[in-house]
Amino acid sequence: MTATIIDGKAIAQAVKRNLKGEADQLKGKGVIPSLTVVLVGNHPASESYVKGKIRASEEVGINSQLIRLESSISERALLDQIEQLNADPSVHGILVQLPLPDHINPDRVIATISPAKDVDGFTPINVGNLVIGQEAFLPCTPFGIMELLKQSGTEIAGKHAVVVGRSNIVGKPISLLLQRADATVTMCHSRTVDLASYTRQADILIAAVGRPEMLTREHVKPGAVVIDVGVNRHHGKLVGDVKFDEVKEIASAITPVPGGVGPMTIAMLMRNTVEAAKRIGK
Ligand SMILES: Nc1nc2c(c(=O)[nH]1)N[C@@H](CN(C=O)c1ccc(C(=O)N[C@@H](CCC(=O)O)C(=O)O)cc1)CN2
Repeated sequence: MTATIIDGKAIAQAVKRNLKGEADQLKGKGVIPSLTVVLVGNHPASESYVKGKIRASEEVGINSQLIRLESSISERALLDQIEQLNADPSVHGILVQLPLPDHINPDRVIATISPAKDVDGFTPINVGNLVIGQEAFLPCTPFGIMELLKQSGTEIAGKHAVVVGRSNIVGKPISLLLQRADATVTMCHSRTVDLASYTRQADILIAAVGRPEMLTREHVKPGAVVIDVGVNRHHGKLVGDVKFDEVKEIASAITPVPGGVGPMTIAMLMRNTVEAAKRIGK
């Protein structure tokens, strides 16, 4: 069996096209969706992700601004900047690009963002609402994975999903979303003993461990749907957490890296920003 390749780039484009229509409708009502991205320092990968977010905003018709701050900025000054953005009625969405320099506590920074403008879905209020099944901004990568599963026609209810990785921004929230969609979910991580014995049971396998090509064909049940969240630079090449060339031979569907989950992260940020503009409506 050769897997269907789930084209995240094409699905992300379709999401953005639809959002452009929604943004145009909002404009007709005098509301121009707006996003502020805060970038601290000049981490090269972050520079590129932030550029992608600004470019996507232009495509959708979202007003975006990028606030660049020196890596030496104090935590207090960064919190003050966020409080100003919280109070600015013309700003609908705020995100602080991660990672932050070591001297800044990311949890304190995230908790300072107004939950109503938290288009990354990272604040404790939005995370708590996700846990208890209330309305929340969903974190963009897990939100994007759910959209990829939907658009690829993957049935979730009653399936066994195995998530490898337990980060706050991917592993934990995607486990909750899959559970909410009636999957039976197993969470594995870097300390799981005999990882393959779990992953081989997966109908849906989510690889979000951040280790280049760690999951090989031995980890995958034939016919599984494999979602690769990894973006690793390895021997000068961009690779995922899954050994794509061998796993594609046995999976029923698989996301590539690049061009799978990554573009969806940005598309769903656009979705959250348009939603924030609808709710705040100014
Ligand atoms: N505030 C946030 N910080 C970070 C997040 C986040 O969701 N919010 N996620 C990641 C980085 N990220 C978005 O910020 C992100 C990562 C990867 C991609 C992407 O499109 N990847 C491409 C490959 C890009 C490349 O060539 O390097 C792909 O997979 O096709 C988009 C966004 C951590 N920080």
